[in-house]
Amino acid sequence: MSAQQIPNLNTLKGALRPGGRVRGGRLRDQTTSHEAGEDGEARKDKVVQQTDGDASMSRMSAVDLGYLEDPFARPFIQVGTYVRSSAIDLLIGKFLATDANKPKQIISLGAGSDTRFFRLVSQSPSLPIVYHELDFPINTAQKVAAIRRTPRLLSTIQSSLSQPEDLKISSSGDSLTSPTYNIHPLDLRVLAGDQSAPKLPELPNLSSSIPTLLLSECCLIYLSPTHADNILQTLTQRIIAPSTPVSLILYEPIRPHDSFGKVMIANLAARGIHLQTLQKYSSLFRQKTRLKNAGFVGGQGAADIDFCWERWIPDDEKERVAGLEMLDEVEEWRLLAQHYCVAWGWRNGEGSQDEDVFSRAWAGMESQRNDEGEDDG
Ligand SMILES: C[S@@+](CC[C@H](N)C(=O)[O-])C[C@H]1O[C@@H](n2cnc3c(N)ncnc32)[C@H](O)[C@@H]1O
Repeated sequence: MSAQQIPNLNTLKGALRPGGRVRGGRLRDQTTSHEAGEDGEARKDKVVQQTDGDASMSRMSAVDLGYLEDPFARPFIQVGTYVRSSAIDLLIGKFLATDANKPKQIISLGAGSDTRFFRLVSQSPSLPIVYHELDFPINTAQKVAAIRRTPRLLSTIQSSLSQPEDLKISSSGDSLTSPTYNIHPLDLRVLAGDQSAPKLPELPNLSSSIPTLLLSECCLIYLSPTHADNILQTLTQRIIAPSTPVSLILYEPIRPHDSFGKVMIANLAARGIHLQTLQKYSSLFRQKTRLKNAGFVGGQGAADIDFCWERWIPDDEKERVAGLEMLDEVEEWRLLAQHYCVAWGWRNGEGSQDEDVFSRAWAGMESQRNDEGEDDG
């Protein structure tokens, strides 16, 4: 790979470089003395909630530099990175394009201020999609407020509705519902409770029977492995009917055991950020096994971001990105990119009309070989 083909991921580098600048001073600034009285759990939650600010800062810089076409990211303070967004967009695009006229559902866990719904709908307003975002109430309230004060965001949601008045915002301001786009204020750990408990939280407009894609972009990694696994079980067995085709796309760090991974963890720990599932799901192989064990038995794939750049991004797109800015330290970028992965898996629906929608959508997606020494099976 030539240096000219590398996108600028500088926004992430500082956080990962040994002895490098610790990004997100904002986090510290905001953790002021009034929080001194908060208990340890609340403090830890606050750090996790504020990771959304980091994600959106990365997204904004990718947009500002011209890598991503996402005018909707502007009203939020956040950013994602070019390759990660493109890789996930590719998987989602293939899902939406398969049986394109049939309804589909996306549930984004820990969506924060992500703007993917707005991008999708602005590209095709009549997309038959129901989109749900789940996050802590403190984050959903910020997002709903941003939508309220931004005509462009409001009108994009309305363009997806047959009746504009179907868009409703709760009096508490932390929830937004409509037949197409929904923001639900929810601590996901509520879904990790006793699997036989009769009561589940109310999630308006969520269908249990249409093909559903679950998305966790750096979200489940902040939960304990038991919580993360139980949440998936509740979603795929109780909230979505067991006969409905369901998939999961994960984007999260991997490979914590090499020297770069150790620095990455140490620097995040210095900011109070603990990636709780990283040890358990530390490799491409472990991520695929995780997906299989969680019931996504139709198929699984995984690739690190370096691989996605090399193999998934078309050459003309690489050239376009390379024209925007060069990365000064190619090897550092590659190392960084090798420590983030996209993993995907699905189950087919038994007897459902759309039974094999994910198998068809993702048949051609190139998965990466497992790390050396891992089981290739
Ligand atoms: C790093 S941000 C990622 C945001 C977004 N997915 C993106 O990629 O831009 C992690 C998000 O997960 C959310 N999150 C973490 N734990 C959560 C929980 N227990 N319940 C709800 N949301 C949670 C955080 O509040 C935050 O918005």
